[in-house]
Amino acid sequence: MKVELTEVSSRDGLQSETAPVSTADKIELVERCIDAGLRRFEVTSFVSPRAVPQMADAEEVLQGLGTRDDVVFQALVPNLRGAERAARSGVHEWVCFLSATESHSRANSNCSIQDAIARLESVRELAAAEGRRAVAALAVAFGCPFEGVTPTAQVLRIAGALVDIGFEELKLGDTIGTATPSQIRTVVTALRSAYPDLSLVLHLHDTRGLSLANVLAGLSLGITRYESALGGTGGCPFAPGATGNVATEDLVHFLHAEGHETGVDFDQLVTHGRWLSGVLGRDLPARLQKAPPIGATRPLDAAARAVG
Ligand SMILES: CC(C)(COP(=O)([O-])OP(=O)([O-])OC[C@H]1O[C@@H](n2cnc3c(N)ncnc32)[C@H](O)[C@@H]1OP(=O)([O-])[O-])[C@@H](O)C(=O)NCCC(=O)NCCSC(=O)C[C@@](C)(O)CC(=O)[O-]
Repeated sequence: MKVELTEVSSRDGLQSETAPVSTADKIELVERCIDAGLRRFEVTSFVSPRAVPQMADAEEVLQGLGTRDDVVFQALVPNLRGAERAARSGVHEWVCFLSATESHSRANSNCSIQDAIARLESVRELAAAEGRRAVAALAVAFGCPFEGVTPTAQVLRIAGALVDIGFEELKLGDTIGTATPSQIRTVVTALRSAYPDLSLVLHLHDTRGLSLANVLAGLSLGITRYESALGGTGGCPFAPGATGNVATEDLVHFLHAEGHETGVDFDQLVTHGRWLSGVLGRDLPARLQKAPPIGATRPLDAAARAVG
């Protein structure tokens, strides 16, 4: 099966980094991922620089990347102020995010869910007027750091409101990595049955080691679009305890091993993940940055075995 990946390392991957990452490094990160074959990116966020200082250079990053016909660049847009910035930047697609629980909505977007939906309706209208595609993203769609497991009925209610105001695509965020394969099946099946025309994307975090199991559940339901971050970087600054996205290296390795096509060169990805580790000055969670290639390790000889 052909699986489409959206690379989110320059946005979700970096947004919680406290030390500033240079604009040049952000641009190089995206360019390296393009070289490895990735074609869809959440590049940056047009959010308040006071809330997320790491995304303050959104305009400069997009300007440095320039316009490309072969790649889709997305940016997060929470409100009209962000929409005006996005319109000026020319970014291809606007990601209109909101939260599935009231507590996370207040923490992340400083408003109620209902107010967030109203904000996003105006953002979507401006996107349409600008000839840009707007897609929706729902944080804490499976579990919330403040409220526990997110009820499926709540996800359905919000998805319905988003469909009513014209969204055709919804990214489901497992922000704190609590989703399980059975919950993925329940939520996706319920959404499909209520809104058959709504296109679904899974945005998974690996906090509890279940992200690839959740991808497998998604694949079994025919979901072919996933989001990931090089190195397994990432985490929402407004969800205490949030950790990295499913690592692009681990996801691509898994998908190729299962016979799926991604268009991504795995070896290049590993090289670029190690480069990112150097930029951030630490080991990153991606397992496939450390695992040796299968068959490349020489067996221990007798002498080495004797000394243990
Ligand atoms: C949502 C807002 C903007 C509301 O922010 P607010 O404080 O309610 O907005 P406000 O209208 O009261 O404005 C307050 C100040 O922010 C400025 N401001 C206001 N908006 C903008 C903007 N767009 N761009 C630039 N500046 C902006 C505005 O100009 C003003 O500046 P001041 O006059 O005080 O100097 C704010 O709370 C915010 O930026 N929050 C950050 C949310 C965020 O980025 N979260 C992380 C991404 S979501 C995520 O990670 C989850 C996801 C999607 O990945 C899914 C998953 O992982 O599962």
